[in-house]
Amino acid sequence: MTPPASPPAPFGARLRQAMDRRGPLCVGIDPHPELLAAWGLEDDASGLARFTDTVVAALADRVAVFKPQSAFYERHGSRGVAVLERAVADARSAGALVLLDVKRGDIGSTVTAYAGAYFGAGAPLRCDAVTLTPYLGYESLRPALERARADGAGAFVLARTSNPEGAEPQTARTASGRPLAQAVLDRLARENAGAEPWGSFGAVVGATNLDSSLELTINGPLLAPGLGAQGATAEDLPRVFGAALGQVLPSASRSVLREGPSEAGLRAAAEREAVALARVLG
Ligand SMILES: O=c1ccn([C@@H]2O[C@H](COP(=O)(O)O)[C@@H](O)[C@H]2O)c(=O)[nH]1
Repeated sequence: MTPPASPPAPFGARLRQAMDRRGPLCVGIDPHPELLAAWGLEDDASGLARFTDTVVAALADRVAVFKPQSAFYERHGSRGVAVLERAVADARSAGALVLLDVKRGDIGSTVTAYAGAYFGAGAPLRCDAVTLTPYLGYESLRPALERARADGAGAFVLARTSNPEGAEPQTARTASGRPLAQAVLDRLARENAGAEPWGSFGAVVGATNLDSSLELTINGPLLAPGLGAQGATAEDLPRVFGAALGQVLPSASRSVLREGPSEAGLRAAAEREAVALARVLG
């Protein structure tokens, strides 16, 4: 009888190694209808597949992480989700880590069902990590956090998002007097305590939050969307992240994807972003 396959190394360790080897840039795969049109593709499942395959072929050997945005696949129904399933598997086989941006969150029993889609042998969208929303209560995410841990995977929990509307709920004070975003970061610090080189559970902190004064010492990665199309630049990162700069996984989608469909154009855009990041992150 074949023994059961052992889980991969923890996501945190795999991510740290990928960022050290390839640089920290995460490229989002967001097939907006406008981008499909600009690339000369149909706004259907075949267009999605061509778009995604092109991005993966151009960048899988050089970026640390791909972040496909599930919404752009789900909007095409089951055919779109089928494209996403194949894309996630292909991108992982091609050598990049895949962080699926799905922002799941619900009561615990439903979170268990979501976790079954992403983590464990045979999961249809098995990936390296997902995004989760903690605003039904951080502990409601427990089934996904535990299932990810058991599968050598990880999660990025929304703390202080990049959109301006996020400020109202996320800066509101909890009963302890801490901003809600800080309470999420505090939980993540406990989640990752003692992990080396760092833990597998990261926070989402938008690169656009120039005036945040959050304590970011979570012993884990900080996904920083907002570069490019949302106005943040590599030069903003030191102000946003301060001493936590070395934990940052900066993410850009449209600003790179607009340079397609040529693979050379995509590579050049990712390289420009990587050079700008290296200047500030070292
Ligand atoms: O706080 C957040 C969390 C997630 N996102 C997602 O990242 C990309 C950003 O795309 P750009 O084209 O680089 O603006 C998108 O998928 C968002 O849903 C975010 O922007 N902010």
